[in-house]
Amino acid sequence: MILPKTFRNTYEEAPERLQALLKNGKNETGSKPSARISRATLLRDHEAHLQRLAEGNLPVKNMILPLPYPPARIKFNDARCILLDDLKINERSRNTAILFRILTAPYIHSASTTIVEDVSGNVARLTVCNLEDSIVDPILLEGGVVAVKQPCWSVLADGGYQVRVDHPCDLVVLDEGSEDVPEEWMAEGVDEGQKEEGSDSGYWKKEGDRMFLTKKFRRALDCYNHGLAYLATHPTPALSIDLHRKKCGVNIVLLRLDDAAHDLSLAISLHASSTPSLSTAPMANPSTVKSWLHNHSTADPDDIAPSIPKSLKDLAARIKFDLGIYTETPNYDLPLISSYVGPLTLHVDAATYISSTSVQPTQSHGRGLFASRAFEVGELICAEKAFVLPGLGDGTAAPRPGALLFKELVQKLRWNGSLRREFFELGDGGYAMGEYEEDEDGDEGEGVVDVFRTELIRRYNCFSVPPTSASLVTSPPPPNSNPELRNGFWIHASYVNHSCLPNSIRTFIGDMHFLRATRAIAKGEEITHQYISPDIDIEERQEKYRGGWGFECDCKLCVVDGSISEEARKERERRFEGLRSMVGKLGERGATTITAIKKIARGLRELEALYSPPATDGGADPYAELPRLALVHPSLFLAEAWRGVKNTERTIEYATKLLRNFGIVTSVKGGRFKVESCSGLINVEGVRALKYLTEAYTLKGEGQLAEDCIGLARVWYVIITGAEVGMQDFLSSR
Ligand SMILES: C[S@@+](CC[C@H](N)C(=O)[O-])C[C@H]1O[C@@H](n2cnc3c(N)ncnc32)[C@H](O)[C@@H]1O
Repeated sequence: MILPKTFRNTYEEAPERLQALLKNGKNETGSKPSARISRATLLRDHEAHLQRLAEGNLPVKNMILPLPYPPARIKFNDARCILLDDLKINERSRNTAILFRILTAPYIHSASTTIVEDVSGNVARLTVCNLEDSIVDPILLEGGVVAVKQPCWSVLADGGYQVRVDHPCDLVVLDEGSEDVPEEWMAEGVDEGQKEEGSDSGYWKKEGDRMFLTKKFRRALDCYNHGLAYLATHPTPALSIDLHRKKCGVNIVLLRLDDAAHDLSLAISLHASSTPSLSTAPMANPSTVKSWLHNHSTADPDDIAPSIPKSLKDLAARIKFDLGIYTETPNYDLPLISSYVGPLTLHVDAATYISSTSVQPTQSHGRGLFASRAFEVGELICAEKAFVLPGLGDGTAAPRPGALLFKELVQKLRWNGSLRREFFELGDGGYAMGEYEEDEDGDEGEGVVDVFRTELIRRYNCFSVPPTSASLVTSPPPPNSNPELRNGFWIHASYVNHSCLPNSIRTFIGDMHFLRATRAIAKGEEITHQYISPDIDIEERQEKYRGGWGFECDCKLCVVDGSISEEARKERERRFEGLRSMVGKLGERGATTITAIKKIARGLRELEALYSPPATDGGADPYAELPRLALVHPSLFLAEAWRGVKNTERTIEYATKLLRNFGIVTSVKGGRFKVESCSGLINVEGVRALKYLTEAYTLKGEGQLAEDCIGLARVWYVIITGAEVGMQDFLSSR
C-alpha cells in the first residue's frame, strides 16, 4: 500500500501535543463521544500505521502520562461487564470491565495499539501502555480475547477517542478456551490440529525451546505449561524437572523472579524426591527450597546447593542474587567485580551490604540514612545491587533512560509480590495520600501496580549512572558531549538525602552502587551525598533542587551563600564569567604565556576579595572552612598553567588553593601534609590537585610531603571511582 503524503502518525503523537491536550483539551468528562469512526476506517488507518512502523526509524518520544487514576482492585470475575456503548469520556467505574476481541496485529512502540470489538460488534481503538510487549512476542494477539477493567473513553490529540489502559494490571488476557470467552468468539483461534499433533510433553518441550530461541518467551511458557499438564497424568520426573527448569529460565528473562523461584523449587524438590539418597531430605519439600531461594542469605543449612546438578545450582544462584543477598561484611574483590562489567553486561553477582546504616526520621528532610557505626575517610558505608538497571547488552545508553527504567520497574513490580512492599515504602512526593493509599500490608495487592505512583517514586529516587564511575575519570567524554548514562534504581540508597557538603560519595560498578565516606563520620550521624554538584549561584542551585526533588537545601554552604546580598552575588557571577571567558580564549590560542597566566591570577585575586569578610564584621569569615565555588575553575586553570610552565612553587600554591576552594583546608607543618578540615567535596579535580602537589614536592626533594599527598590521592581516587582499578595510570600520567 502506498501511504498518502498526508499520513500522520496519530499513534505516536509528539509529546507537546499530548501535553497541550492535557492542559487545554476541552473538558468532556462524563459525556459520550459525539461520533465514532467506522470499523473499515479504523482498520485501514491501523494498517497504514503498521506499515509505517515496519519502515522503521520512528522518532524517540518522551513519555507523557495522563492525569493519574488508581488501578482497579476488583477481580475480573467480580466485575460488572459493560459494552462500548456504556463507556463515558474520562470517567471510570472501578467495578466494571469490558470484553474485547482483538481484530488486528498490534502496533507496538512506546505503547501497544490495536483495533478491538466488543461482544455487540462495536469497534474501537485500544491502547495499552506500560506493557512488557514486544513485536516478536506480542501480548495483544490478533484473534485473542482480553478484558479491560474500569474502561472509559480517552480523548486523542486529533479529536478522536480510544480506550486507553495505563495500569497493565487493568488488562486481563484470557486464555484460549477460558470459560470467560464468549461462545461466539470461541471457535476461531483455537488450533485443534496443533493440539492433536502436540499432545505429548516431548512435543511441547521442543516447541517451547523453539519459541524461546526466537525470543517468544510468553509462548515458550505456554508450551512448557502444556507439557507439564500432560505430565500430570503421565508422570516422568526427569522431564518434569527439565520443564520446570526451562520455565524458571524463561521467567528470569521476563523478570518474574517469584515465578522463577516457584518453578525452581519444584524442579529441585522433584530432583530430591526422585533421588534415593535425597528423598527424605528437607529439600524434597518445595516450600523449604522456596524459602531458601527467598532468604536473602548465602547460608544453606540444608545443603541444597551441593546436592543439586550444576544447571539447577546456577539458576538458584541467579535467582538469589537477583532477589538480593545481604552480607554483614563489606569484603568485595573490587578489581574482579569491575572486570565483570563490559559492553555486554552491567550485572554483577555481588551481595548487598547495608547493615552498618539504618533508615530513620530526620528533623526536616523526611527519612534519611544514618551511620550505625563510625566510618573513616574512604571507608565503604554501604554497597547495594540494583533493584533495576536496564540497558543490558545494547552497549549504548538509551535515548530515553527514564522511560526504559520506568517500564522495567513496572514489569518487575507487577510480577514480584515479594519485592513490592520495599519499593512502595519509598518517597513519592505525596502521591500516596487518601484514595491512592496502598493496602494495609504495604503490598499493592496481587499484581496491582499503580504506574503513576511508580513513576513518581522513580523520578524522586532514581540515579543517572555510567557503566562504571571509573570510566568517567579514566576516559572522560569529550567536552560538550554527554557521558553514556543510564537510569537505575537502588532502594536503600534512595533514603540518602542531599547535601552540598556531603559526607559520602556514590559510585557505580555495573549494577553495584557503593557509598564511601569523604570525611570521618561519627556513629549516629546522617549520611548525605550530592544529588547533583552545586551550581555556583545559590538561586540557580536551589531552583534545580526545587524542580528536581521539591526541596531547598539548607546546608551550611547554602545558608552562607544565601545570606549575601543580591548585588554581591551578581558581582561574583559577573567576574567569574569574565575570568571563564578569558580562560576559554587562552585555551583556543594554545600556548599560555606567563603574562596571560598572571592576568588570570590577578582576576582570581579580585574574585577572592569578594569572598572576604566585610571589615565591619570583626573579621569573622563565614567561608572559613567552606567551599568558594566561583574560585574553583580559575584556581584549577592556574594550578595547571603553572605546572605547564614548570613553576613548582606556583603549582603548589594554586593546587593548595584549589583544594581550599573546594572547602578542603590543608596545612604543611613539621614536614607533613595534613587535611585540617574537609567539606566533603571530594572529586576528580581534587585528586588532580594532590597529584600536582606530589609531583611538585618530589621536584623540590620534599619526599615526605610527596608521600603524604600521593597517599591521600589514592584514598580519594577509590572514593570517587569505587575501586583501585585504573588508579596507577591515572596518578602517573602527565
Ligand atoms: C531520594 S529521597 C531521600 C529520602 C527521603 N527523605 C524520604 O523520606 O524518603 C529524595 C527526597 O528527600 C527530600 N530531601 C532530600 N534532600 C533534602 C534536603 N537537603 N533538604 C530537604 N529535603 C531533602 C526531598 O523531599 C526529596 O524529594
